[in-house]
Amino acid sequence: MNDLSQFSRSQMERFQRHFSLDGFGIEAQAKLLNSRVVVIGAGGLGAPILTYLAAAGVGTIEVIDHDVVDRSNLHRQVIHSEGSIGEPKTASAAAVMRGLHPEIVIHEHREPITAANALELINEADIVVDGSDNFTTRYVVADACEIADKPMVSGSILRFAGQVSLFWAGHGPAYRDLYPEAPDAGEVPTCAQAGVLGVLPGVIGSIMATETIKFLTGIGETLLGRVLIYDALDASFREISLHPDPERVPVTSIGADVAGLGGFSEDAPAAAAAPAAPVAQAPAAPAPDAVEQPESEPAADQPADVEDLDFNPFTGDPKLADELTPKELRELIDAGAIGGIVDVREPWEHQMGTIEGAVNVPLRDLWADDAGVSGLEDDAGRPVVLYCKIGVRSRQALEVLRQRHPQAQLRNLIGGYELYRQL
Ligand SMILES: Nc1ncnc2c1ncn2[C@@H]1O[C@H](COP(=O)(O)OP(=O)(O)OP(=O)(O)O)[C@@H](O)[C@H]1O
Repeated sequence: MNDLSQFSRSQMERFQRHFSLDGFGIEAQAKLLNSRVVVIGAGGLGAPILTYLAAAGVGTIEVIDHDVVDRSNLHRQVIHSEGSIGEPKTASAAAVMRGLHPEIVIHEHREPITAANALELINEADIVVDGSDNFTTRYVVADACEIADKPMVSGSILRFAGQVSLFWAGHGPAYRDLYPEAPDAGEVPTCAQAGVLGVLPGVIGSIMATETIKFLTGIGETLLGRVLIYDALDASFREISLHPDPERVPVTSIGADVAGLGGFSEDAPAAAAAPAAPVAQAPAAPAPDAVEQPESEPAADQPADVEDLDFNPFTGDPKLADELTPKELRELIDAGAIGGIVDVREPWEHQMGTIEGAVNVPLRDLWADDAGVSGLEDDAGRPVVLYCKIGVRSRQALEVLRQRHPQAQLRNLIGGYELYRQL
């Protein structure tokens, strides 16, 4: 399809660099022009998503957001500006998008997407892009996409890190294959509570826009089946692969209807019920880590047998002499025979659930200073047990501490908290 006739004169000028881009050209540009994208949220992530999709030439954009622009939004929501404070975000964003591509068709929805309207709102979409900031919305959108067989680009950010992926049930993993259940309200801090580096949504939102364009035009390899994680502090990208969970009951077959989307009732508007920010949500079963975990930890394919374990089910490594099973740890705790328990995960992981009595000394802090690690000088020679999510970071912590405190009785919890909580 190399027909330029569908482009106006100004569009031919506007998209010149795409026309001349090898592997993109007129054909991909025409696909964009004939596409309809639903974007949820015109905030931090929505700003680059909407800006770049509009500028790239997506023909129709449906933007959903019930909020108005606040000055505190402006350090990251760069589609808005001082002059749009108090305006609906959809209107402020639409004005910028029209400035970038006057022939774009924009449908503004100045309302939250909820269980009650989600299926209708995404019905016509070629792809849905979720730039919202709360779990309620994420699960509503994810379930609606699964029911309606829509691909969904999802991103999340918190503090200095973010992650992004493409989900598409039936064609690859769905959102619930990564995060089966939403965490309880308050379990994960919001960006408002924990803060977020202003430029971070620019990075993650731009990748979300890129993935959307790739999906719509068919170029390249999308992130379907992969979660890309970016850590701004050490300027690293890493990815984890993700597969559909064969054990998961699809949303479509549990009879989820409009009222049941997201596991929330129809009268609980997503925004009003918003419990927390995105990023690091607690998977209900062993699953790839979310953002902010510094080292790569492979996901377990099968739930482990916690009672009788001579290997780490997540890494396949055999149990070492200085490692404890969750059961052995529990027995030591019950017998009062523990010198200290140290959780070397990130504070947000610690907040989402921890072993009773554990102190939190994140691995990255422990490298510099292990003063917070209690029990290293235990007179009775009781062990200090280290744990993380699945036992990889805590193994590193143990090696570091062993160098510095050769006399300490150090033990690593095999399978980490993921296994312990299955006891
Ligand atoms: N259910 C929903 N439907 C539509 N838009 C939503 C929904 N939930 C959240 N949003 C929007 O997603 C955007 C997320 O933006 P962002 O994460 O930057 O946070 P914010 O709410 O603007 O800022 P802050 O949390 O600092 O007040 C917001 O504009 C918010 O209104």
